Amino acid sequence: MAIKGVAASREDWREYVAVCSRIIDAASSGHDRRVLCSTLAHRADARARLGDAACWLADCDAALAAEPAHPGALLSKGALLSGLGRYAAADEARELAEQCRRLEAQARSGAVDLSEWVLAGFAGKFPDLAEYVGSVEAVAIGRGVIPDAADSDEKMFVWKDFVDKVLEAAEKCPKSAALIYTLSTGEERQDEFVVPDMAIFKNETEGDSLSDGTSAARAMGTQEAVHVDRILKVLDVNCLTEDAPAADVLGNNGVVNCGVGLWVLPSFINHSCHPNARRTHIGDHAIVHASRDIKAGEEITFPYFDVLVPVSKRREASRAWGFECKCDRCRFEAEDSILRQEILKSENDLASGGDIGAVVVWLEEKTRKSMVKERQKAFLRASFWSTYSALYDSDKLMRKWATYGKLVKRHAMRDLFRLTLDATNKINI
Ligand SMILES: C[S@@+](CC[C@H](N)C(=O)[O-])C[C@H]1O[C@@H](n2cnc3c(N)ncnc32)[C@H](O)[C@@H]1O
Repeated sequence: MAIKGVAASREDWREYVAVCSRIIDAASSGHDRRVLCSTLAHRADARARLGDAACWLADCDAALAAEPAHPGALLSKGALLSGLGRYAAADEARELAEQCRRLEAQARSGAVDLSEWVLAGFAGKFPDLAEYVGSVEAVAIGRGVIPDAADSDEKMFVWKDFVDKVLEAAEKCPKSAALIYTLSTGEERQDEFVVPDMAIFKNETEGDSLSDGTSAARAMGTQEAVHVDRILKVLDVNCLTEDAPAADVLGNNGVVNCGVGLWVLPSFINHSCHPNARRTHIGDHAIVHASRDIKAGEEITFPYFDVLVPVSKRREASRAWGFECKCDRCRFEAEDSILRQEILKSENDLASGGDIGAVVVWLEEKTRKSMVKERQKAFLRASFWSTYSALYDSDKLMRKWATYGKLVKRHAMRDLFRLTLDATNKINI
């Protein structure tokens, strides 16, 4: 829509404004906020060129009313304010535009830079992130975690003589014991789970009365003898190992210093093979951060094990954890009998040394012809991700399967990316 590389006359810009106005009308009645905002920002620029400051400002404000962080509208408004000599307000608009761009790039790449905060010893304000930084709520969906408005203050125990430390902490501190007893031993039935009162995760609740869900656990915590067997089972189910690069980096003399710890609140987070969060360990901190947009009320899940493998391997891994994964991806891949056979055929072809290019092309043809939804195709490609990657990494194979190569790569990359998007996310990649 932009007039590029042409010396546009005032008449051209007027025409441009008229075109924008028609698009704006259509977008307003169609409730297409994205198109509405960007067209308002374009029309604002056109009006700037026509020297119509009042309408320019009106368009910027209308775009910002619909989307307060629209970078185009913020930049345009910054230019207008600067032209009017309102330099401080102009700087504010430009800085906000810059911050929005940075956060959007961060959200897309998933690259979170916490280095300054870490080097400052975790002091001060948590770094500005595109992702949700806030509290969560444990809920009764077989117990899991969703984003919430209440604050929480996490308790944790971390590595080195780990089990002894946890037992010692439980003996010395009834509240620590009570926190540990809120966690699953892996032996409960789903309907036996009690949803803990989030107040138990806050430090200042010492001495407060807790609601029914946690008072029982707390009462157990005030008993003199700790339930060693129970705590060991809790540790077995809930411990997290630090497999982040930091574990390697911080190891001494080349010894990998892989940590293990118990972070009570993250322990309520269930596994999914289509996760929406991941965790990073820095020092004693376990940071759970979103890997795609998470709606309020949507369950937070992270992968307990590698999910870029076929369903049979994932099933082995979840059984090793002591549960049968019931996530939507596993249900899809395990329940359709025809699909199951096709997955098995691909696995067998690979196991018997079949040409990985042929397997990828076969899978692509199957998914192309099948009636499965795009999201489910993404699930399948993710299951054979190492096969797809091996194909792309081999020049020889790429040449051999050149007709399919590019097409397959584009589809697979896009779908893998889509795997990290919400099912209803309309973002076009
Ligand atoms: C660390 S706990 C997670 C929180 C647990 N739901 C709770 O309420 O304490 C791990 C246990 O949660 C259950 N779980 C986690 N993810 C699951 C999934 N995708 N499917 C079925 N059960 C799951 C299993 O019982 C597993 O042993």
